[in-house]
Amino acid sequence: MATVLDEIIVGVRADLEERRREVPLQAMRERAAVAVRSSPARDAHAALAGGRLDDHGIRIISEVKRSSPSKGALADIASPAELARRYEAGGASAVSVLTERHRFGGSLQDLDAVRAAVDIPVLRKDFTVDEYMIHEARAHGADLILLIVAALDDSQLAEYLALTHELGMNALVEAHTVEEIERAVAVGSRIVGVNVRNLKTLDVDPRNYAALAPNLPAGVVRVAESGVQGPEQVADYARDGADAVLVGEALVRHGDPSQAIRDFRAASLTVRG
Ligand SMILES: O=C(O)c1ccccc1NCC(=O)[C@H](O)[C@H](O)COP(=O)(O)O
Repeated sequence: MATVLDEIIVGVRADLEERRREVPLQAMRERAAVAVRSSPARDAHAALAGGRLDDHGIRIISEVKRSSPSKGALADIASPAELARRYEAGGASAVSVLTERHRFGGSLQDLDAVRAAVDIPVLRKDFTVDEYMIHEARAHGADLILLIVAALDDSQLAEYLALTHELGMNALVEAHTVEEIERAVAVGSRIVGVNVRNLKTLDVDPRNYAALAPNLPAGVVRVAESGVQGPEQVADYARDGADAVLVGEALVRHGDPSQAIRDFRAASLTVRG
């Protein structure tokens, strides 16, 4: 039976074919090359490993998330740029922008607007299933892209990661099981996310991070993804050794996202000073 992830990927591929008809691969490669020269990628690895923050608090990747397969509409985001500026003002280390349209209501226009609005690195959060999307991400200013291990075979994973690095970007390589972490590490991933949301069933269990984190080797930036409802989960992820946490719903639904980020970081400092 097709899973939610399978269904999302069918839509992603259909949209991709449309865009590829408008701008063929070679033209998109050239656009990415221009972006590499004129506006190099910001160093997301450094930002998530430490960056401009001078404490040991957890780094926050704050997400622009309009809707989701699990919850439907989440927030009416009139200006992704303004939301991203609030994230940055609160101390976020990076902004994640969902660009998938059918299930998340996102777009490449959201990515453009956010990249122009902030100085911190920007993640193009989409379901990367083709080389084209990596050139396209760079052409639209992305500093970081998402590679979901469950959606790729080993040779795709290695090839897409190498291309990402060639274009000066970083990849958040997302795993959900021990085996997926091992596959991520085997291809040389430098930033590995453990998504506590199972993308096949949509179940969310923040305890999965503690269960899987011991399999993340020293030297990779460890990201806990999903399931944050408030400071308690952020403190738990920090206690379990996460360098960074990716937060969507709790921030887009919060009346004061800058303050929410400050509260999350403060909670992480209570458990690791
Ligand atoms: O959010 C979903 O329902 C979802 C369903 C299927 C695939 C991906 C999905 N979300 C992408 C994400 O992983 C989250 O947007 C991100 O980690 C933030 O999660 P949260 O803080 O729980 O909104």
